[in-house]
Amino acid sequence: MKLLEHMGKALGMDPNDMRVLFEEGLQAMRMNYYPPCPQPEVAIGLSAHSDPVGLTILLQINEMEGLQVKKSGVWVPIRPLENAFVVNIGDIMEIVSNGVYPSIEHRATVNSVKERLSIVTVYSPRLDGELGPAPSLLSPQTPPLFKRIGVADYFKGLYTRELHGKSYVDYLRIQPHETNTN
Ligand SMILES: O=C(O)CCC(=O)C(=O)O
Ligand SMILES: [Fe+2]
Repeated sequence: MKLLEHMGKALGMDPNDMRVLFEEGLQAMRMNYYPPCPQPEVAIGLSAHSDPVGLTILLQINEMEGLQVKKSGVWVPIRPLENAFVVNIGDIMEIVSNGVYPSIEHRATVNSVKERLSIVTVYSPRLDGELGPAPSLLSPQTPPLFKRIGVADYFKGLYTRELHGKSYVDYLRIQPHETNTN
């Protein structure tokens, strides 16, 4: 929560806008195991996606490379550093910050040498909350770039879709021809 509060503060956001979503939010953990693969060039450990949450903190456990982030259209490997976490911005942070903190597209590759392990903890808003750009960031000069949606409906929508790059956050983006109903 502290991390989220500081990120909001850096944008001049009313601290309540972050608290109301995340204070009673959900924290989940998962562990990813990628066994060695005889043909790594034709396989993928985890296909390209952005995390559909607020923030992800990731630990690459056994010093095997595999995580890559997409930077300016190019896949960049993130070398594991001992005792260092990777913090990834998720789609919900992109929406709440009204696009100022864009979520990062990433994927995990596999290799033929050794298995790879990662532990991930994700921070999500409370399920009965409402997701949308933080009201304190909006003005006539900075109109909302994303639609408002209940958090539960957001996750329902997410799980009926295939994991595919940043397609879901793009789907929630207000298109130039759409009337703003907020
Ligand atoms: O294993 C990794 O490094 C990436 C895992 C990941 O992106 C995820 O669990 O969302
Ligand atoms: Fe991820």
